[in-house]
Amino acid sequence: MVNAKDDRKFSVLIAGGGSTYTPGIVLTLLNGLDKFPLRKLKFYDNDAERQKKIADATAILVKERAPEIEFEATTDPEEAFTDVDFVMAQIRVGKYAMRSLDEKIPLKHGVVGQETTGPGGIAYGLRSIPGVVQLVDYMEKYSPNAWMLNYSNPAAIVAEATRRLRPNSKIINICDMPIDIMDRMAAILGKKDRNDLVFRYYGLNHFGWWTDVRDKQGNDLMPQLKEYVSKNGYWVGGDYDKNTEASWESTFKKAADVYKLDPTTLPNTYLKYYMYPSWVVKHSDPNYTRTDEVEAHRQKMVFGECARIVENNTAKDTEFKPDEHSTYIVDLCTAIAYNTHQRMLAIIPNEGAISNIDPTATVEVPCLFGANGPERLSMGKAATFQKGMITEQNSVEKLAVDAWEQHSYTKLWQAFSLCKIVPDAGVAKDILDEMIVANKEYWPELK
Ligand SMILES: NC(=O)c1ccc[n+]([C@@H]2O[C@H](COP(=O)([O-])OP(=O)(O)OC[C@H]3O[C@@H](n4cnc5c(N)ncnc54)[C@H](O)[C@@H]3O)[C@@H](O)[C@H]2O)c1
Ligand SMILES: O=P(O)(O)OC[C@H]1O[C@H](O[C@H]2[C@H](O)[C@@H](O)[C@@H](O)O[C@@H]2CO)[C@H](O)[C@@H](O)[C@@H]1O
Ligand SMILES: [Mn+2]
Repeated sequence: MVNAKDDRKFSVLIAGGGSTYTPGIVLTLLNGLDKFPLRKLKFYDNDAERQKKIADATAILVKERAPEIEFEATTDPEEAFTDVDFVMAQIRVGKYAMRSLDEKIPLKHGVVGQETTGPGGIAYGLRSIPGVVQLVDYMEKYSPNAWMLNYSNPAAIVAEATRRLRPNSKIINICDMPIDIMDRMAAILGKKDRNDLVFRYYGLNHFGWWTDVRDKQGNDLMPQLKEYVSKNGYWVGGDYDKNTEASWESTFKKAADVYKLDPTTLPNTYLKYYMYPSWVVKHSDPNYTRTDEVEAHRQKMVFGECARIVENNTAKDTEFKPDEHSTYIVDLCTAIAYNTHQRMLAIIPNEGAISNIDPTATVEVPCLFGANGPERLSMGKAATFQKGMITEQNSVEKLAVDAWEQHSYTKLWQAFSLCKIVPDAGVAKDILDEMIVANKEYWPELK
């Protein structure tokens, strides 16, 4: 037990109940009731039909494993957000249909097509801003003391938007990519998991670097990791990677080349899109992108497994299990609930954490997590290479939010053009004009 004398039980809302990641979180919550006890679990989504498929299976899981927990799924914001301690947000505004266009439109123009990177990421950002701000407003209206841990992507743009639009809100934007990589580092080093490592890391979301990794005794583990990563990237192989899909395998392996560009640090895997965009485009199929792969694998598995649970009316033999995504968000809630001051990453306003970067940039750095939320740790100065990269990419993210706020075509064109992976302003304009048509239902009308 985290705190045997404390008899609090928490009420958790998963916003984006229909997400493919929801069953993993449910499993993690149910497995960890001794550390983070629950009294209520609720789902909220604006697609009742999609959410119901996950909710029907969850109702069986909860009934079998912890019938004392009250469970409900709803599309009504008041019902969802009332009497909640933690909101775990993971919505995808526009769903996979729009993600597919974010990937395929840039690729038609020979540019990287990716969920959170380049034009695709910016397009997704402009859809996510109002969706996530609406969740924050519901939380503040119906449960003003609650915390929101937000995974909804693109987290960098969402974090910049919430910093500006809801500066006092209790939303903490987070990402599971460095978490997954740190579990990989632990496996490479023969340690149990990421919690055996003490690290220094800085950058933007999906755009950062480790500068130090040590064990709990303070021994420097960077030399051993660098030696491994220079050859294999973050690919562990064997049993560890037996379920890893082909595109992720390629990404984890490509980290070897990304590392070589700056052997003083260890990189986030997403930097491959910025360092090797031509290679990425060459290895992409414009007619079969990551969305197609997700629909064929993860989405099919998740909804198939939910249907199987419902059909058998039992989840005793379920394939669902905790993963980095689910354990991280539950660990964060636990650290806040019990004021543990555990050192974990978050995407937050810089305010000096990286001393030579704009204080208003939203950066990803380690923080101590307690009852007041994240307390940022100082990571010192960014080196020249990182400072240049961060400054450019952060300007792209700021311009995207400017464009959304001001309904400005020019600002959005600037964001696309400044982006490192777009070759010139002409290509940027061609992609933008196509994206405006595709996102008509979601974006403000640009002037
Ligand atoms: N930050 C991270 O590191 C990280 C990691 C994994 C996933 N994600 C993000 O989590 C989200 C979910 O991913 P997924 O692949 O499971 O997507 P998904 O499409 O399976 O689930 C998203 C759900 O959100 C719902 N939704 C969309 N707009 C909504 C709105 N305005 N209000 C309420 N519900 C809404 C959809 O109906 C859907 O059920 C995405 O934003 C994804 O990018 C982030
Ligand atoms: O292409 P997807 O939908 O599979 O993943 C996109 C997300 O990728 C990252 O999360 C990864 C995680 O890091 C990886 O190791 C594995 O556990 O799967 C996760 C999700 O697939 C990234 O951090 C997210 O922001 C992306 O949404
Ligand atoms: Mn992420």
